[in-house]
Amino acid sequence: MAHEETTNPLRGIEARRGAGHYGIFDHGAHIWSWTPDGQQPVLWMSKKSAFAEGSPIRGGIPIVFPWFAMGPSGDLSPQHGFARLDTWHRSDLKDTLDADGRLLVEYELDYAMDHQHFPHNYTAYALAKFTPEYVQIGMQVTNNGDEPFTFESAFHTYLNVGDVRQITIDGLDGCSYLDRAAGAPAADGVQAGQVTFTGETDRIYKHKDSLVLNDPVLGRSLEVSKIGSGNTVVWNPWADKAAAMADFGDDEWTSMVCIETANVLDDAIRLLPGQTHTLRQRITLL
Ligand SMILES: O=P(O)(O)OC[C@H]1O[C@@H](O)[C@H](O)[C@@H](O)[C@@H]1O
Repeated sequence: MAHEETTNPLRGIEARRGAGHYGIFDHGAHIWSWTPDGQQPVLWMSKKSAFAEGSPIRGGIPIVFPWFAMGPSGDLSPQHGFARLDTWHRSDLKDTLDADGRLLVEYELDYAMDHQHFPHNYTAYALAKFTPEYVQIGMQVTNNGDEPFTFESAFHTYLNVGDVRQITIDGLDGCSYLDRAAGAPAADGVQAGQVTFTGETDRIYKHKDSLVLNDPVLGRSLEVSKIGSGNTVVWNPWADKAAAMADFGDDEWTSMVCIETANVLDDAIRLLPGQTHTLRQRITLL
């Protein structure tokens, strides 16, 4: 078994391992599939997603950079930054699939794709690591200029679940959060016990550690662990907002939840000249 280059629906790399599957697009350095052999897909992908240069992908692990949503002041576009809309440069690949089932793909965000709202001298690398046990994504941002700059970032991970109304999340008990679903201005809250889902959910938690998603319908639990992250965002649009999105099937909201490894708002990263920040997320089936 070896990896293959694919172009349909977008250019990237795919590999199959038994009934398992790995997939990443150069567009957005976007991991879109991780299915260990014998498992249901771990990452969720909408059947309505666009797969086109310049469009966001509704599923997998979009990389949000250099701002989250419309930015800290709410006046930046495109939503969630430009990194998920650009084609990244594939800079390295290590295939040891036959030996240990591992595939590493490294990308660099082309600095020439600078943006009027982020005119800084930087490099951004993304490193995707697929293994039979876990899938990992990392991003390293370095300030190569003479002035400090600040950025937001997130791995906007869409997870496949049996029924969002039956899942629970452990690990956020006692964490404060900003509730973006409550309307403007966002309300503050503190998590009491497990996270459960009974309606639209859009929360930015203060949270640096790992968490566990329990899925009684698919009969599995998975851990999301991370480094370099001060926030976890939990999102499900529920029925009405899903129906309002062109790239989201009307009934698909029951089968997904986003758990995002993030640094946003007060936890945005400030880099001095020469400094590097690493954000990393690993998803492991327990
Ligand atoms: O539709 P987009 O741009 O991919 O964003 C999806 C969601 O992303 C989440 O991270 C935000 O908290 C939500 O508010 C937003 O709706």
